Amino acid sequence: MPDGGFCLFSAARQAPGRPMVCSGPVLAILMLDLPACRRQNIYTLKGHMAMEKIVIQGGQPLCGSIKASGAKNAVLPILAATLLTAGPTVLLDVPKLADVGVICAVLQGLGAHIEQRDDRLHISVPRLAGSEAPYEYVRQMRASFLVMGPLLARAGRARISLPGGCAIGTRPIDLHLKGFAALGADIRYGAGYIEAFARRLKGARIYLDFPSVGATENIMMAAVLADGQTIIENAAEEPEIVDLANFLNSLGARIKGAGTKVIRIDGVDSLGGATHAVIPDRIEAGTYLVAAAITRGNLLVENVITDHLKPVVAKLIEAGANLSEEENGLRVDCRGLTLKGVDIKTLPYPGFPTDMQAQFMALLSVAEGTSIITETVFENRFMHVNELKRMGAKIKIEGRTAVVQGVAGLTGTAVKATDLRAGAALILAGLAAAGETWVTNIHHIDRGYENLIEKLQAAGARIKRMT
Ligand SMILES: CC(=O)N[C@H]1[C@@H](OP(=O)(O)OP(=O)(O)OC[C@H]2O[C@@H](n3ccc(=O)[nH]c3=O)[C@H](O)[C@@H]2O)O[C@H](CO)[C@@H](O)[C@@H]1O
Ligand SMILES: C=C(OP(=O)(O)O)C(=O)O
Repeated sequence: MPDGGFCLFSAARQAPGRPMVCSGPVLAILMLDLPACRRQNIYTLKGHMAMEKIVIQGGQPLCGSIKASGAKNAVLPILAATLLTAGPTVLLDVPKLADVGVICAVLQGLGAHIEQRDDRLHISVPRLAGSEAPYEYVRQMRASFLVMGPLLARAGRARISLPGGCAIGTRPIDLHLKGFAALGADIRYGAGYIEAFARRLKGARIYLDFPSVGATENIMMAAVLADGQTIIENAAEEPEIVDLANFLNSLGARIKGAGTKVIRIDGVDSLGGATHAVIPDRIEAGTYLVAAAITRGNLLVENVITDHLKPVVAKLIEAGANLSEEENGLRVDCRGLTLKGVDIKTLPYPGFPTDMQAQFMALLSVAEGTSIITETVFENRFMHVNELKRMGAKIKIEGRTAVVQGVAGLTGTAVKATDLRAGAALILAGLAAAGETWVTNIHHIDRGYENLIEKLQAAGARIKRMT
């Protein structure tokens, strides 16, 4: 297996119903008793052994450079969209992440042929072999639900496990379903699954009560093969929506307005193949910018689209960090600086991203003065607060607001990642803390940060993964 721990295995190497055995610190995704078609190929990743943890000796300023990978939140819907066509499609800059492994397993169960070559995926789906995304996958990753739009559009039917809530909120899917119903799908619920049927979807005008990223993507994917025009109003404007629309248009779809509040989609009869490079991960890049700030380092974060990071950059500058744009990326230089508290309110793009809230809270915990952080996107995204408090942070929660009173420094201890960005925040806190920090439940972190340990080590951090 390559060192990155990202590979396809054939069913021949796995006894039915048992985890696959691999060399190195790897635990295979359990295949349970899924039908053989779903067992053919799976990804395995580092970081899933029950007792694995990340250990950090804090206090080392980050320096040098770190390159951001392709965006998780762009590649997941794009991978779901490959179901819309026989292909072939080639995706470049695909990050080696647990979530990518999960969606690939879902696609393979549905008939996709996927070949991985370094950070490229070659995908073709000559014919769909099913129309179901089972609970075993959806419970591991909510974004599996994004196959619903493509399946409805191409197969006329979809059976998807209900995703349920997660650590950051209840996360209903009503807006996705409202969109499918408006396009003419007949939707039924039963036994933990949603089923939808449509002979051919019909274009419609759909107003989203909230600019949901997932609903915008799912409806857009369903509408590309619908009969006539679909208009999505109050659509999400995130860069990942634009990347998905660009990918779909390169397959032959006719989408206009992605990245604005109104998206117009003229349905076509079929789509072809294309090669597409995934945009850089703005949240991963933002996490490293904050890592440099919290350690008072001097770091160049490469492979960024500066425009996508505007709210993050603005808040870092407001806190007193030095940021400059260079040919290869964004430099943050905080050597010898005292940073001050700032107020933050998470909002849909182009507002401050909820996926950066926890990391900023870690930074503001050690900034001078008081910061008010208001989380408006998810109702329960403060699970990191108690863990940060265990490291010495002074934070009070009042409803959807956290009041952070900056302290002179944090102290390392054992802490637990409760979700992906909570885990990232604890890593950042550990990089700045005095002494040793142990972060457990690191499978959450592996969902969204490619080669986190290696990247941070190369920038001077004393960090390692241990069992
Ligand atoms: C894989 C992916 O891209 N994940 C991102 C995506 O998640 P996701 O697409 O799930 O986020 P949404 O934008 O849909 O959710 C935003 C809010 O809308 C609510 N809602 C959503 C759908 C719905 O049908 N009904 C409803 O009420 C959610 O509960 C939440 O409170 O956008 C979020 C908001 O930027 C990010 O934090 C996630 O990292
Ligand atoms: C919340 C996130 O992802 P997901 O929507 O896949 O849970 C995230 O990336 O921070």
